[in-house]
Amino acid sequence: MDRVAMKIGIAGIGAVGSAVAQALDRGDIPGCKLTAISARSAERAAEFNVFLSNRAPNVPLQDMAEECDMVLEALPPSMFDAVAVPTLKAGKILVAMSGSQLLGRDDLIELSRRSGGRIVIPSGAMLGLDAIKAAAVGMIHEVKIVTRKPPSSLVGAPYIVRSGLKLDKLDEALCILKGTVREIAKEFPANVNVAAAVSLAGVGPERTKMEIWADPSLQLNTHTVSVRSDSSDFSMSIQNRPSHENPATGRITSQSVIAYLRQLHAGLRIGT
Ligand SMILES: NC(=O)C1=CN([C@@H]2O[C@H](COP(=O)(O)OP(=O)(O)OC[C@H]3O[C@@H](n4cnc5c(N)ncnc54)[C@H](O)[C@@H]3O)[C@@H](O)[C@H]2O)C=CC1
Ligand SMILES: O=C([O-])CC(=O)C(=O)O
Repeated sequence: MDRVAMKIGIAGIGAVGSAVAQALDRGDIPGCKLTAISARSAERAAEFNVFLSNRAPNVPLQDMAEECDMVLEALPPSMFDAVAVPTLKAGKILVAMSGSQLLGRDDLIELSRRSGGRIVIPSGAMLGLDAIKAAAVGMIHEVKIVTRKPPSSLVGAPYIVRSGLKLDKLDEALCILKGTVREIAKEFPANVNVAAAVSLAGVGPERTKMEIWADPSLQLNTHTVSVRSDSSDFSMSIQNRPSHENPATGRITSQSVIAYLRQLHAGLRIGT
């Protein structure tokens, strides 16, 4: 039986948004269609539309929910609320890439509960969220994430700017900050999306330990997570190849969103 295609809006046409929009436009995601984009300017939208076979209208962030069933937030973290709040108020589905912006935001979870909307955080650049969620059904004793990045991926983070650390002068790996995900999120908002997802899947941002390292010997953003629980102990590591558009964002991030969207209408669903 033919289903009515789910209308998808893409807020932010950067590394993640452009790859997902192009996959939708190519028809690579059955059951979903690209209905709107929101770019930072009309010029950027026009430039991007040249690469699409069906032109996508450029809609202001606050109006996306009117046009769409689901909105992918793929914006700089500071713009998160501009699309998250109207989408959830309208009772639509928000797919949030800037997961760091959901820490401490019970108000948004409450808003989606009241409106019938939903917030989805895809796996993005992280692995193993399924195992962490399963472990959390029992008793998790400890979760720790160690993020190591080439110094260039950390430049511009609030902590680096304030402390005046000269990352380009590093000749060996340096642990920049150690604490909980909650503490580190404020200082590295664009580098803790994966840690935010790990914490929300498991024991929360106050109980999830984190270290963030700048390592000049690395080319790839690396995250290592270890979990001890009453059902299983596990550790896992991922090394993300940078995307062309934004070296701070791993290529796998947009692929994870495409995989999530493909699952929506699939007859077989793998993983929790
Ligand atoms: N959850 C995860 O695993 C991961 C999450 N991220 C996060 O996902 C988000 C998107 O990442 P990228 O695509 O790499 O970022 P990006 O910087 O490549 O793209 C963001 C886009 O939003 C546009 N933009 C800025 N202001 C806008 C406005 N007012 N209206 C419409 N568009 C606007 C920018 O021009 C840019 O094209 C970031 O917050 C990033 O930290 C990144 C990697 C992994
Ligand atoms: O590894 C990546 O691609 C991105 C990352 O650290 C994050 O957003 O938390």
